Amino acid sequence: MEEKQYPFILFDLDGTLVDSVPDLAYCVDIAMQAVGLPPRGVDAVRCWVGNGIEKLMQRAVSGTMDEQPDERLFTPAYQAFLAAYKAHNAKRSTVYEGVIPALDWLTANGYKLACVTNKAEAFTLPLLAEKGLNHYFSVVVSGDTCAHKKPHPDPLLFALDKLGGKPSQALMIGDSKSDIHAARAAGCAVFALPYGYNHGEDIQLYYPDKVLDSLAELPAIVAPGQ
Ligand SMILES: O=C(O)COP(=O)(O)O
Ligand SMILES: [Mg+2]
Repeated sequence: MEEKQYPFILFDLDGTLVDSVPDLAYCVDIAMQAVGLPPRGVDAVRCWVGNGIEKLMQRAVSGTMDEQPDERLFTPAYQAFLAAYKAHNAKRSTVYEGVIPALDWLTANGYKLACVTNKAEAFTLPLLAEKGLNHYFSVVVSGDTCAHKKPHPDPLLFALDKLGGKPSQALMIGDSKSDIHAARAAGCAVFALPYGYNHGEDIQLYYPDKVLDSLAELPAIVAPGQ
């Protein structure tokens, strides 16, 4: 039997496996209301998500991508968000089409899978469990597992170390430039999905090795002999 090119596959979570913006936006708007700011809505949150929950809330409170928020508003807004997201972590979020068949096929064919997300662990683990995705992953690396988040390579290298694989044997699959930069810095191949959250930019601009329309395409691409 031919060898697998990528026996180790690392999956991003938000915007790759799960469309989580409906819950995130709902909770951002609860937090905005708590501190007397206007609701931000789904479209703004879609642009802001991807660098962890603290960064999302800095963006929501400042109403901008990069400006620092007013600290007096940020702290209570962040607390309100944490409480809301604990209760509304998965209800409105959905698993993208093609995800389950791809994960079923990969696990049935002996691939070792990790989830590497910038979402904090307190929200990652319940979301994976709620969506029936947790059993696919031997390792889950969240935004607060390592000292650095993606685009730093450490979370990917940490996941590979736990899986027992090398970067040259690994494929990262994500939706944002952070996933692509982290994979390049770690020395892994990287495929991207165009349907997720890349701060409003086309993911092609960051030159992933491949762009897939859906994870349903993955088995045919990674199967040995392809
Ligand atoms: O920024 C987040 O909270 C999560 O983002 P990720 O799962 O796409 O890494
Ligand atoms: Mg993502």
